Amino acid sequence: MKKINHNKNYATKKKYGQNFLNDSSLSDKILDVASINKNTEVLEIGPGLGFLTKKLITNSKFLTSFEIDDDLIPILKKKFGKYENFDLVHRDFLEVDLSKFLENKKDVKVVANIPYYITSPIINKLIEYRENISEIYLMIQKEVAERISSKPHSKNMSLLTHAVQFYAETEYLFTVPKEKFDPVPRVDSAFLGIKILKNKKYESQISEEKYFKYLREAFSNKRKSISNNLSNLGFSKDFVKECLKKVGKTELSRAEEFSVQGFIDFIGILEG
Ligand SMILES: C[S@@+](CC[C@H](N)C(=O)[O-])C[C@H]1O[C@@H](n2cnc3c(N)ncnc32)[C@H](O)[C@@H]1O
Repeated sequence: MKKINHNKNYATKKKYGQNFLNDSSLSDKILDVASINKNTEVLEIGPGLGFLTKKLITNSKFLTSFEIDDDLIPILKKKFGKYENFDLVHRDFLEVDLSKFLENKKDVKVVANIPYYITSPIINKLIEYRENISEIYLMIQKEVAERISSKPHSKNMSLLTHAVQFYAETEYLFTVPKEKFDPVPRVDSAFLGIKILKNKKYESQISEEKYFKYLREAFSNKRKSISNNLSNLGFSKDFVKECLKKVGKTELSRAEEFSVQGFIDFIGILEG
């Protein structure tokens, strides 16, 4: 246990990524951009001291919150135990079998200020449940939000960008300065929206396995061109250069120039 959060007289734990929001105007803004209403079923990861929890309970149909920290459970139970549309799950979110909570549910939304040390595993896990979850709204580290929501040609385009944009539309919603957290972290944050694509827009065109096999190689060395990187898959550089021209790229094109659709088209040309 490290620093004391003087407002709440609670000793925050760094190991659980505990930086609690302290500006109450933010909770309204978050509920507003996530369009939460009385018909919405919501999941929250890491309620902490309940900064978002009360508003989520009173404005949604049902809230399920997952909290790992033993010390927070009695506090949360005391504050919110009386609400019938609230389920507090005392578990490590990454270990939980989510299907139990999402069975027969559609269009569930996730709204959370998550522990940043497990941002990618949390997003990957939520995307796995895309049949049941339609929208994901997360407070995360600003640079990671920029990366996930970046557009082709940006230096921020990465494997992670594709790992999310293959399944979802992403939107950088707003920046949150580090002073809005207690204790104050080293980095600024941002609120990110992830909307699962309808009708499996890209998954219907190509298998995940094939897409990510090519993508991993394309990004294997960011300083090298695609024609260099794809030689690992047995393609000659000249052949890859020809294919690049066919999709309107140049010989020196790099992986970060591609959108998801552009990369699917490129794989189609490569495979003939
Ligand atoms: C950044 S704090 C956010 C707290 C609160 N939502 C807020 O905005 O003030 C992250 C929360 O996630 C919890 N947490 C950390 N790792 C977790 C895990 N693996 N599963 C569930 N909760 C976790 C922490 O204990 C903490 O309450």
